[in-house]
Amino acid sequence: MLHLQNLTITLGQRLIAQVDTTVHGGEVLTIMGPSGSGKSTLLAAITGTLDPAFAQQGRIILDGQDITALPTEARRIGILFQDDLLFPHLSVGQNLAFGLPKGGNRKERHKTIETALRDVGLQGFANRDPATLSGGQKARVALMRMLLSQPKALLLDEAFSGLDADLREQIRALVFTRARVQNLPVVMVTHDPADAEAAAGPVIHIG
Ligand SMILES: Nc1ncnc2c1ncn2[C@@H]1O[C@H](COP(=O)(O)OP(=O)(O)OP(=O)(O)O)[C@@H](O)[C@H]1O
Repeated sequence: MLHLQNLTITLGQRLIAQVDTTVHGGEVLTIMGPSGSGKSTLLAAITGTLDPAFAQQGRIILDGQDITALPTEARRIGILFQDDLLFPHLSVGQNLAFGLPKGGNRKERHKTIETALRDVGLQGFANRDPATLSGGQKARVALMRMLLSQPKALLLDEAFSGLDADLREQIRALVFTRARVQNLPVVMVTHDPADAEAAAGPVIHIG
């Protein structure tokens, strides 16, 4: 469960964003608002990557832990962006290995990667060069790389915008299903009302 407790972001005297809400595991909170209204800034506050030009108040509680002051890497929050880039000089399998927590036995890591690929219909893709993948295949690898890092919450920043309509629907359904199965709270920033409709959760309009 992700609790945004009166989370308020300001820039000088200007109020950029303010939310006070709880997102339950498997639930998708949609954030909509015009360009420049502070949606990405709000996500940055949640991941701990807020530009120091902004000031932040309020608390972020994830699974009962106050993570407001924790550094990004300790927050256990996964984020997917539009056109999430895979490392071009690494194979698909090496890209996925990047998501895995460090350490562990090599064989186990290999098996985890194979399972992740199979889960999204990409069995046998481990040695492929990312440049040879379609947009939908890249999106699935980026999603699995993020999930392998075992996040406790998932943020989506226009994550489906670069995909055409059919693919968008497919990847969106995959992300929401994985979030439900893993009981992850999701915060989704989007301009597309169809994303909000598919999320079937609460919607906050900012700006
Ligand atoms: N580093 C910064 N320093 C000062 N102002 C900034 C900085 N980053 C963003 N802003 C301003 O903060 C406001 C919110 O920007 P933000 O990127 O969060 O909007 P957004 O809702 O995500 O927009 P879009 O839908 O276009 O992505 C904007 O007015 C922007 O110009």
